[in-house]
Amino acid sequence: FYREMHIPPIDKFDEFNEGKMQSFFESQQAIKSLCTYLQELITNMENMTEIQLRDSFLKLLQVSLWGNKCDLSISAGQDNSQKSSPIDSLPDLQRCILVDDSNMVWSMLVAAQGSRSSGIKNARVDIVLDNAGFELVTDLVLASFLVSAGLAKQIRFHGKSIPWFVSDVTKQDFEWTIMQTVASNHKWMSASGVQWKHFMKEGTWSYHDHSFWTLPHEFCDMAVDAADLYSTLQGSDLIIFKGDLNYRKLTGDRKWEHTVRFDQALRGFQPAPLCSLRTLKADVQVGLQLGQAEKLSSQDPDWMTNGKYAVVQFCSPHREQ
Ligand SMILES: O=P(O)(O)OC[C@H]1O[C@](O)(CO)[C@@H](O)[C@@H]1O
Repeated sequence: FYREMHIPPIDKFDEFNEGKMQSFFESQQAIKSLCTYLQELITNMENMTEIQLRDSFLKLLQVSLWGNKCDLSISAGQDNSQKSSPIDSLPDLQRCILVDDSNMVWSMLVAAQGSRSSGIKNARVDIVLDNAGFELVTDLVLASFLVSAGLAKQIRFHGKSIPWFVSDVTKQDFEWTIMQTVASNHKWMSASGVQWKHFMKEGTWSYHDHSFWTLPHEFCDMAVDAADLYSTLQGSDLIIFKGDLNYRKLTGDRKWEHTVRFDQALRGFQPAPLCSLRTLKADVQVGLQLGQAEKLSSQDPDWMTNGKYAVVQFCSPHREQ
């Protein structure tokens, strides 16, 4: 239906625009505190030890993870914004992360820096975006940190080529969000926006879309159905997949046993090391410990769909799990 709507002359119309803008505006306080945190980090980065750098990375990865709570579908558009300080909320949320492979993601990034034969640190991170509004800002903040910390030389963002799934990011949302951040009258928010605009201009950051992301295919079909996209992703050092729908497509939306390994559920989709940052909104979940799902079901029967829980799941083609 969305595809049919997006034929000229109404192809510039975004039926979800108002909701996406609202999510951004209603989250202003959280965005300001996040940008302040980011700018403080950047200022102090030179004096940071590797452990401090890792801790900051883990925090921003978690902020981006929980940013996925703020989509328009789960709340029927009602409360999809972030009101409290995202960094302060993290300790309470920790126990809701059912699988946490963040340390592996960190190790991967550190290894990627030194792995190039030229000795030049030029790691590339790809972020497959999910929702606009607050979630997108958390992704931009994470990407900004990766570049400023020298953990990535290049970030490629992947969004949707047409408005999709209520609040999914399009090129228009991406550019609008950066512009709005630049235009903020909050010093650190605006400073962050100016930096992001600069990253885009110099090509450190780039935005890409591909029709595959709005087709119903599972990702294990990508190598055949979108060979160009698959081979582009093969050039990445780390691909971050945001959100529930991407998780469903990674795992093929099957009724897997919860203890099936994540790499097994990917069924050969391994273009590069990849990580899923997902809050649970649909009834598929793999990679859990024996008995973990049963315990959750008895404590909170809706654990798979109420958006309270999350996973950070990592898989590397070279890694034995
Ligand atoms: O924006 P996300 O995290 O991909 O979530 C979208 C999800 O929301 C739902 O529409 C239900 O809440 C799912 O069917 C879908 O997977």
